[in-house]
Amino acid sequence: MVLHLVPRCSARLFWASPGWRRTYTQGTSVGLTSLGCPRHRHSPMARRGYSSASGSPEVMLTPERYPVQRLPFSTVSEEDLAAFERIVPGRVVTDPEQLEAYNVDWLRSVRGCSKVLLRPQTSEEVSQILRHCYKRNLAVNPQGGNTGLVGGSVPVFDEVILSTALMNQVISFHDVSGILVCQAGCVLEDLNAYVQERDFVMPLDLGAKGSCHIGGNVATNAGGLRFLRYGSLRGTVLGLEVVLADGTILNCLTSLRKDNTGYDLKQLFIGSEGTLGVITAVSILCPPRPKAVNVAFLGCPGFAEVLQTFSTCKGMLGEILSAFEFMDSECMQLVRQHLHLTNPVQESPFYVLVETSGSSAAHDAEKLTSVLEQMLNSGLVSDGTMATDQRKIQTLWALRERITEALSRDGCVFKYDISLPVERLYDLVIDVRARLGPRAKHVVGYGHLGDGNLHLNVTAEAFSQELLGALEPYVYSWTAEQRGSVSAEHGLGFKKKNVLGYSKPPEAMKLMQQLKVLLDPKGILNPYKTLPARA
Ligand SMILES: O=C(O)CC[C@@H](O)C(=O)O
Ligand SMILES: [Zn+2]
Repeated sequence: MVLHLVPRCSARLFWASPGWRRTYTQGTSVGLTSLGCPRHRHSPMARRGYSSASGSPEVMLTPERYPVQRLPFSTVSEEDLAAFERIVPGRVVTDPEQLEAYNVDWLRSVRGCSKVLLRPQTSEEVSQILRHCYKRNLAVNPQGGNTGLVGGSVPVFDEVILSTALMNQVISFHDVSGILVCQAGCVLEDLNAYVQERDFVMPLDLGAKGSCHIGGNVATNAGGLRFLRYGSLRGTVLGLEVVLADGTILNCLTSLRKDNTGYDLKQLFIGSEGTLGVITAVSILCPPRPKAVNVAFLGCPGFAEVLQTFSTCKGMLGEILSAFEFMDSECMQLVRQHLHLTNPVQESPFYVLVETSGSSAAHDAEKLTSVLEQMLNSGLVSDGTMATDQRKIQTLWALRERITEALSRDGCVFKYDISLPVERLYDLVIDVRARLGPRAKHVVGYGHLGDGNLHLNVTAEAFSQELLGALEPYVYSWTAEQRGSVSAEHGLGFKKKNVLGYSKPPEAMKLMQQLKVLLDPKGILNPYKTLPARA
C-alpha cells in the first residue's frame, strides 16, 4: 500500500513555462488562419488520436446487417457530378478506393456505398451544394472527422458525403474574452494547440481529439474529459453558422456571452447530428489555460470506495477538481494486453484518475497530496501515483483515454453510453456480466464518473444476433427504469435512433419529428439517423 509520489521534476511548471506567455492586442483577429497541416488531410481512418483496428475483415454493408430501407431519394447522375465540379472544382472525389474510408465508420461496424465525396472550403460552397441536392432530392451525409461511435457520420446507402475537412480556418480569436470563431472542419487538437499558445484551452477534450472536427463535436454535442470542469457545449458554444437543407445560410455566429433575444436557435443544431442543418462555423468560449495541472491514478478496492473517493475529492479539492474518471480491472487488463501499457499501481478491482487544474502549482500539488494521503490511510484507496510533469500526466491519461482503442482490438464491440444516478452506475455492468456469462469475451465498465456517465462495453469474437438479443433491449429497459439516458454523450446516430423512446416521452419525439419536417421538409439531411423512422 504505497502512494508513489512522483518526484517533482522541473517540467512540472510546463503549463507556465516562460516563453509561451505572449501578449496579444485585445480582440486580435487572426484573419483566416489555416490549421490544416498535411497529416490532417489523411483519410479519417488514419487518425483518431490513436489507430483503428487494422487488418480487420471487410465491413458488411449496413443494410445487410440492419433492417433499413432506402428512401426514395434520387441517385447521383453525371449531370449532378458536373454541377458539383462547377461548385467545388477539383474537390469532387469519385474514386472508390478513396471513398472507402469515408463510407466506413471508425469502429468498422457500418458501411455505406456513397459514390461521391465533396470537399467544400466555404459556407457559400456548402450552400450551393445543398441548394443543388435539395432541388434534385439527393440525400446528404455531412461528415467531420468520422470518429463517431453510433454510425452517425457515414452514409447508410448512397448519400452524397459532404466533408468539412477543408473548412479548417480560424476566423478570429479574442484574447481578452477567449472567444474563438472558426470553421467547422478545424481539428480539435489543432484548435487546442492554437488557443494554448494564447493562454487558453478548448473547453472540450476527447480521446479522438487528433481527428475529430469541432463542427462534428458540436453537431453531436460531444461530452468528453473536461465536461466536469467546463460543462456542456450547450453552455460554451456562443454562436453557430449553419447551412439549412435548402441552402439558406443561417448566420447566428454571435460572440456574445449574453443574448436573450428570442429563441436560442443554435441549441437546435447542437446535438442534432447533422439532421437539421450543416454546421459550417462555430463561436466558442475558451477558458483560461490552467497554470498547474496534476493527475493522480489510484487503485480502489471496490466501487463503494470509488464513490467515496469521488465525494472526498469533490469536498476537499473543490474548485481545482477538473476530471474524475474511472475504469474497472478488465479495462486495465485490455489496455495492457492490446496496447502494452503499464499499470502504474498495484492490481485493483477499480482504478480512478483524478485531475486538478488550478492556478498555483505548489498549492494544488500539496492539496492533492494531502487528500491522497488521507484516502490511502482510510483505506478508500489501496495504491496511487501522482504526476505533475506533462509526460507522466499523458502516460496516466493514456490508460483511460485508450480503452476504446484496446476494446476495438479485442473483437466485435457492443457499446453502450449511459447516464445513470452515480450510485447505480456500476450495477448495470455487474448485471450484464452475470446475464451474458461466457457468451461475452469481456464486459467492461468505465467512464466519466464525475458526470454520471458509464461506458458499458461488451466484446465478443464476432458479431452475433443472439448476443445482441441478450443485450438489447435489456440494457435500455434497465436504464429507463433508473430514469437514465440511453445516450449520454455519443448521440443516437444510426445505431441508437430506435431507442430514443427509452429516454424521451412520445410528445417530445413528436415535436422532434415536426422540427425535422419544418427544417428539412424533404428529409435529405443525414437520413436514417437520430430519429426513429416514422410509421
Ligand atoms: O468507446 C467508448 O465506449 C467510449 C469512448 C469515449 O466516450 C471515452 O470516454 O473514452
Ligand atoms: Zn466518453
